[in-house]
Amino acid sequence: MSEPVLVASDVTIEYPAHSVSAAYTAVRGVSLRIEPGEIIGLVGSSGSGKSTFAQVAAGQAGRGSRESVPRIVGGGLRTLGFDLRKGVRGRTFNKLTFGVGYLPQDSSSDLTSNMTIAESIAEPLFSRDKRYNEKDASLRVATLLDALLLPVGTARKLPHELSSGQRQRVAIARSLILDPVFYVADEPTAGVDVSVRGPVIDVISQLQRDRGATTLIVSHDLEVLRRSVDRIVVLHEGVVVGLGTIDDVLNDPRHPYVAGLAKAIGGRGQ
Ligand SMILES: Nc1ncnc2c1ncn2[C@@H]1O[C@H](COP(=O)(O)OP(=O)(O)OP(=O)(O)O)[C@@H](O)[C@H]1O
Repeated sequence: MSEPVLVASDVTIEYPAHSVSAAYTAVRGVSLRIEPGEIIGLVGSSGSGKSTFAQVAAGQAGRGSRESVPRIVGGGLRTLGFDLRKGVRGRTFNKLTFGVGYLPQDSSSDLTSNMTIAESIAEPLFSRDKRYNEKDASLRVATLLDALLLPVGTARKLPHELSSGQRQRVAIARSLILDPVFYVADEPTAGVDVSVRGPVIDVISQLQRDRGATTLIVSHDLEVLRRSVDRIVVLHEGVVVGLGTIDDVLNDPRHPYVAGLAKAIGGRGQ
């Protein structure tokens, strides 16, 4: 039996106090195991702690420009066998990120303005291996663009020539190009046209499933996850209030927030 990809044991995550604000506990006592090959949806209302958990689980807690970065203050969290409570730096961080792909929220705005879309998507390949074959890179870029329902001509364009929803799909392609063993995507369909949100999630899930890879998709929209995920985790005010298959969670709501979700979905004729 292979090791779980992620094990959270009663983990509590806090933003430390800084000049103007007190410390804030965003995730409280969360326990969760994600097995290899699983596709998990992380859902919950705005401010429930989804992004915080995803960022820390992906080993990215020390990154970014936010004034204060989240840190584990209780329990434990292991991703791909790395103990995240101890903190990951230097070579350990490189080893962890070799396996983990992370799509932060709002990544569509992070594309470099003077790089073509093809260059942006392929960049992680060349950062890892300067001598990566150019032809293979172009082929992989074209395959991903096609899978994400973007015209092949997109490859030659610059970011400002695309809509924000198209840029978001480019950011997804870029974060998938290294074939991550564990992919953590924070609101991957934010800003994406409603008609392709479901298909984009399907593509991510299928690409990962085909390789036996594992995925955690953050979304506040249960509908878009419905067809693709094996299980969902529902967070409310930092606490897990639902865990299981979508049907199991919605058919037996043990928390008013989950009951509300079930009602909203039922009300749309599901
Ligand atoms: N840098 C920070 N410093 C202090 N508190 C923060 C910081 N970032 C987020 N928080 C707080 O932590 C809580 C959880 O935020 P988080 O972004 O994880 O929620 P979320 O469920 O992803 O919300 P959304 O769906 O709106 O992205 C919120 O109450 C938020 O205000």
